[in-house]
Amino acid sequence: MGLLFQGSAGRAAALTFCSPLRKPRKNSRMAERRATAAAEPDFLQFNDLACETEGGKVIFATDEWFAPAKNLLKREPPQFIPSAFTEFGKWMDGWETRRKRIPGHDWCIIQLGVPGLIHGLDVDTSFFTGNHSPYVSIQATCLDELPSFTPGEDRTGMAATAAQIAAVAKLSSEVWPELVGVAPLQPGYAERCHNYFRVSSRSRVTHLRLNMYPDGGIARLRVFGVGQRDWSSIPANQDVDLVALTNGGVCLGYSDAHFGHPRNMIGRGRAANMADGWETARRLDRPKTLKADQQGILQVPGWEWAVFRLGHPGLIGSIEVDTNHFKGNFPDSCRIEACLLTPEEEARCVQTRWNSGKWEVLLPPQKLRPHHRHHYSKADLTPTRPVSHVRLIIAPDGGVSRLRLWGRPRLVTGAPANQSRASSKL
Ligand SMILES: NC(=O)NC(NC(N)=O)C(=O)[O-]
Repeated sequence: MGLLFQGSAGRAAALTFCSPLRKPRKNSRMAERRATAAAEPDFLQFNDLACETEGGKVIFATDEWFAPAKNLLKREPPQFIPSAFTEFGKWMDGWETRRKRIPGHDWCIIQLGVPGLIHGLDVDTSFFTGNHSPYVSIQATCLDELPSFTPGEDRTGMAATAAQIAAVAKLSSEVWPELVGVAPLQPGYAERCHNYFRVSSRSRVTHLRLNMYPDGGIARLRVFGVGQRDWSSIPANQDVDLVALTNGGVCLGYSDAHFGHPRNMIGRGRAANMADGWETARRLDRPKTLKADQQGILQVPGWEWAVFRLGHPGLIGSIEVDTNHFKGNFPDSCRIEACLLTPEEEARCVQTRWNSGKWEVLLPPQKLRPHHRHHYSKADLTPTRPVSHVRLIIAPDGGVSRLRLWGRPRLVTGAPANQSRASSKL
């Protein structure tokens, strides 16, 4: 499938997410999955900047009678439990307000876990049928900080007071620029629950205001984009994880993501479980009987790969490859390649499905262990110049939960898009 990516040259290039490195498999399940994926917008490949596991928070909501707004940012897909009721009504896995009997509409303010450029949104109404919010709009702004808000006294825990709403609205959230104008929402029946909105915020966003008109329920809000960090605050001699999602790292292509997307590998902290990592399907081209070389590395014809753009070009000094939770399905071996690309070169690589590029070995092939944090120091790495992109290659297939690339940011001419200093205006 293709993904539109806005390079710093201001040109849109189609990013591809299928393998250039192997023949297509005759696998009908995969074909089916690709057909479904083809109907999905390409921006779904970016990071979810509002996810609670990346630090996203709801800092204010006008009403949370039936279900709290923080559910909007849960990582896991929404659930429905027919028999679950609370003292306030039907238990719902999302944000659900009361049927409004006073003037106005409901809204909440979300602080992104990772400030950045937003490329698309999914307002997911899963299971809200008969009580979904009929219309939505989304505003965005870039603010250093918003004061924290305490829940309303009258809330019985669940609603802000009129005075609180007025106080928060006075912070000008009413006039924040609109990212999505008032738009109708589909109710949350299986195939129709995703309400996608393509946007192109050209500047950094820190906060969103989600408005529902006049009231109702929304299961999840996914905010797809690329983090933008202010690199001027990082001392030149400090090692940082250059590929971390929070530092602006982004996955730009991969060969297979049957059980888990490679972007999971650059998430915060250690993986919660196997679903919070990159996991491919078992390759069908593996020999019937496996043989290993002298280092114990299996000799297999095929491999899987994932390409990342770093949040900032830099010199990589140490690497962590974590197979946490992958016990019976860790890859036999991995290697890492790297290169320095201008945005124009990146766009070309994308067009050729990463079949081109000036890849150089950064980490030679390494035998991997199950459920283990592998650390590679400078002595294990091939010395390179500053790099902007890396390719993790696993053989023959399997799962990796985290990839950390520790290094020092370096300024290079013709640098990729997300190394620019954070802009404070929308
Ligand atoms: N059965 C319902 O879902 N009723 C109400 N919602 C909840 N959650 O109880 C409603 O109509 O808004």
